[in-house]
Amino acid sequence: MKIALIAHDKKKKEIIRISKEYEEILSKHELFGTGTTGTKIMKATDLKIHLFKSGPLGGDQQIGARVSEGEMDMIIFLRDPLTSQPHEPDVNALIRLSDVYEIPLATNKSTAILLFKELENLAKNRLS
Ligand SMILES: O=C(CO)COP(=O)(O)O
Repeated sequence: MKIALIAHDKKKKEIIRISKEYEEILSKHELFGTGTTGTKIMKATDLKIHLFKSGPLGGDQQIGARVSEGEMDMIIFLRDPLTSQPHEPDVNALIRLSDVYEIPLATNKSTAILLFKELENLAKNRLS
């Protein structure tokens, strides 16, 4: 699967923590990320992540374009609901496109973990 990993600044520690925890399953997939999030996860893990631009500089839009082209299967986007973002329209556009194309998108850690567990289940069922 093609999976995008994105987190707002106050959620970066969280996305790094869950990426480490689920590194084994994530390593079996093709990973993408916005610039800063992807770089930080790569520094903290052995995961390889294709980097787009930083979110405020168009990274969310680049991922949205992939969604519209059928080139993204899952998005983990840990949003900070307590801080206003200069690129809020881009954030909303990405979430909207994920709904248009029915791409699973987690906006918080609990949902992200459920999706990662589902990836593990899918991998187990494929082997059995
Ligand atoms: O702002 C973001 C998503 O809207 C994340 O971008 P960065 O990973 O570049 O910080």
